[in-house]
Amino acid sequence: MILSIKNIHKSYGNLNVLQDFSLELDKSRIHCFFGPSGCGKTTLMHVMAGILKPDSGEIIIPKDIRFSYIFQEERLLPWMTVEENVALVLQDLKDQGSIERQVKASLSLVELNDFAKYFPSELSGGMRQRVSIARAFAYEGEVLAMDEPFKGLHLKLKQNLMDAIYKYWTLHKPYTYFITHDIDDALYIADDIYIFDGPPMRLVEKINIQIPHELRKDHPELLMDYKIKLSNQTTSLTQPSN
Ligand SMILES: Nc1ncnc2c1ncn2[C@@H]1O[C@H](COP(=O)(O)OP(=O)(O)OP(=O)(O)O)[C@@H](O)[C@H]1O
Repeated sequence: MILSIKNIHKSYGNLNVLQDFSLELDKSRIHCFFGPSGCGKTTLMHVMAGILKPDSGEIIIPKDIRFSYIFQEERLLPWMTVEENVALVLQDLKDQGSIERQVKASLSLVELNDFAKYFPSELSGGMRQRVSIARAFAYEGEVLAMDEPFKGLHLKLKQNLMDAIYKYWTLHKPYTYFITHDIDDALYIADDIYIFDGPPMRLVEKINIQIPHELRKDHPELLMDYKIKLSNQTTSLTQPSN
């Protein structure tokens, strides 16, 4: 099965961000959206998730599909504890015992079980972001959509989180796609990297990473050719043309 958008148009006033834009994503791979700031990645993600209505075009997704969406900012409720923030997305879905188990399992994936009773204001920015990732895990959407989920996190923590996301993906196999500006993040976890330019957004290249995830952490040299390719593409996009 695939998630598909076809011939989508989306403008903000005179700015055409998506112009006759089409894309198909399957479940068997982790997809990464890469491209210069302002090219339209978030707009694309919002349109795909139904958060933003396109001006025209078709969104073809399986019926009643649920999105676990991680936004650029954490969007936690300050008056609720960590566990309450995570449990919030489960209220309509499960009984109390299952909710508690699910919250615990999700917090454990992001290594925050010890902070379940803390309030957001008592946590660092990185910890708050991990809570928002745990919340997305707990919801168990059939789609895991992430807009720069690792922004501002230091390397070790990012790797732990990407490992957690990969583990979650192998367990649940949701459609998974994320936006990043960081080449190393893309190469660490993605199977397909879409390099975009714009606006209007266009696909410059799709890079298919052939190295198994299990080898990437300990053998970054295997990713070197991809890294050079991605760096060259990025430089050519961000350099002003003469
Ligand atoms: N609500 C809005 N109203 C007007 N213009 C907007 C709105 N949202 C986005 N834009 C503009 O549309 C373009 C695409 O924005 P978008 O956020 O989709 O890009 P992006 O690739 O995700 O950027 P970044 O990497 O910086 O987050 C940008 O020029 C942005 O300023």
